[in-house]
Amino acid sequence: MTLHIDDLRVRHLGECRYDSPLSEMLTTKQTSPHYVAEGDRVLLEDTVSMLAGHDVPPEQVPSFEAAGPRKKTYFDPSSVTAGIVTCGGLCPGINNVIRGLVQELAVHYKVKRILGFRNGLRGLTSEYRDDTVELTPEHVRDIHNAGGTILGSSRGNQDPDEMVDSLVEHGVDVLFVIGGDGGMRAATCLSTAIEARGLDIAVLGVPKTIDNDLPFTDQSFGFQSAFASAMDFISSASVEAAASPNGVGLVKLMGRHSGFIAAYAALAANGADIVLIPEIAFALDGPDGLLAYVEQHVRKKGYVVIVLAEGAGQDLLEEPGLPHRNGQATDASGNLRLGKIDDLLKERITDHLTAVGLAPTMRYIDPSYAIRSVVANAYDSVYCLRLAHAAAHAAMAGRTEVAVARWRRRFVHVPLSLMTSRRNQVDPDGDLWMSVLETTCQPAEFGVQREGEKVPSGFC
Ligand SMILES: Nc1ncnc2c1ncn2[C@@H]1O[C@H](COP(=O)(O)OP(=O)(O)O)[C@@H](O)[C@H]1O
Ligand SMILES: O=P(O)(O)OC[C@H]1O[C@](O)(COP(=O)(O)O)[C@@H](O)[C@@H]1O
Ligand SMILES: [Mg+2]
Repeated sequence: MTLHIDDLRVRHLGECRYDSPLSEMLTTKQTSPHYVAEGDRVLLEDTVSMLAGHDVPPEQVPSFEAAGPRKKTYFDPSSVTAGIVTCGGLCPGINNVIRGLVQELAVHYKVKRILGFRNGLRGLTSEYRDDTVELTPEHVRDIHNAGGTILGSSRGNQDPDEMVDSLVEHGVDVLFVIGGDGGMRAATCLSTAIEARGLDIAVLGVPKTIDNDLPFTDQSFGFQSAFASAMDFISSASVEAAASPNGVGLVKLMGRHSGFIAAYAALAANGADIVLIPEIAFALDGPDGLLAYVEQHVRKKGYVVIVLAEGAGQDLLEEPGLPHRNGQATDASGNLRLGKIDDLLKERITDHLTAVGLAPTMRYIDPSYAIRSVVANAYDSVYCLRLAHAAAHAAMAGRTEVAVARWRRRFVHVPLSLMTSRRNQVDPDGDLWMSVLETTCQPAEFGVQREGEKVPSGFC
């Protein structure tokens, strides 16, 4: 999809007329390698050849509005009521974002009131809208020391108009939605309903997901803490497998449609022999299939370590009658429920190795929620705080229907329409997957040929 600069334009509620309390800090600021001045823009693409592909003047090359404080604000801060809601699956750092928002809004902008809606978007429905919590700097002082979200979260669909009624009832001027792809879609629906009613409410997204599947952000917050935690489970599986006769260490990690956690955790642990992700299909049988490769590994090395993203190999479960199949059921938010690829692999690997006289010792680990409930690490803590600052500035400047993100190390405003326009996935032709192949030495694919290509039989 080719993007035009207009696709990257951000909606403004109106002219900024109030002096920002941060304006003094900005008087001498200019764009430098370490700062993007107000009005300057951050390029979408970053190679010479990609830039050369645009036959337009520099100001028309696709670029994002830079995030950061403005000299003037749209809202009069002293009259602002802000709302915060956290939705979807947990992710390390959510509390850090809440804390950063509250501190920035209360301490610098001195906003009138900050309300937390509880238990996700459900907290904005008529039934629960009065169950809010008043957020103050004192209240959030220590919340970054805990994982999860102090506001609670949920999945499930809500009526946008009913949610807008809640915002109106509480007099909310700016709403911060900390959520994943679902949350960003919900924020878009809310913003559309707000606009349809001619209301003056800004909706800001702070993209949250351990899957790192949201586009136009270098990495989502909490992802690094989550894969660091996953790394420890891979190391445990390696130790167990290496110490067992014909050991098979199998670690299943979260990652519905994107294999970033599996790829990064495997690179970090640097002990995996095979990484399986949703983006790359694999065959089990045949001379180039996964089972033959596992056998080869166990014969040569005595054990094998496999990192499996939960969304990998879903096509293998499509055969009717397979017990591991989960049908096409969805969760309350409409996310597809995945089939149990881990069960299929355990069974087929055990059967295969047993049949060739290498009866395995299966060491299976499913860390599941353990990797996403951890406290944010130091890097994510800084990242969350800076995203929160950027979101607060964007809101006060009257930006709406927009998410804050870090793009090529600069903080930018990304229209929600773009945030929900595609899914970020591991590119089989990109350098991340190349690093995985270099590290594991696994073949580029297991028995599944791309059109016109010969599948290489192994890397090392
Ligand atoms: N397509 C959609 N349109 C409107 N709201 C949505 C949509 N998908 C999800 N939501 C809402 O967003 C919330 C969070 O979505 P979910 O998929 O559970 O988590 P995440 O935001 O982490 O992806 C849910 O409460 C759901 O109601
Ligand atoms: O919390 P649930 O409903 O069990 O969902 C688990 C899923 O949530 C995730 O952690 C991602 O969730 P989000 O889309 O909410 O960020 C996936 O990795 C995992 O498949
Ligand atoms: Mg999601």
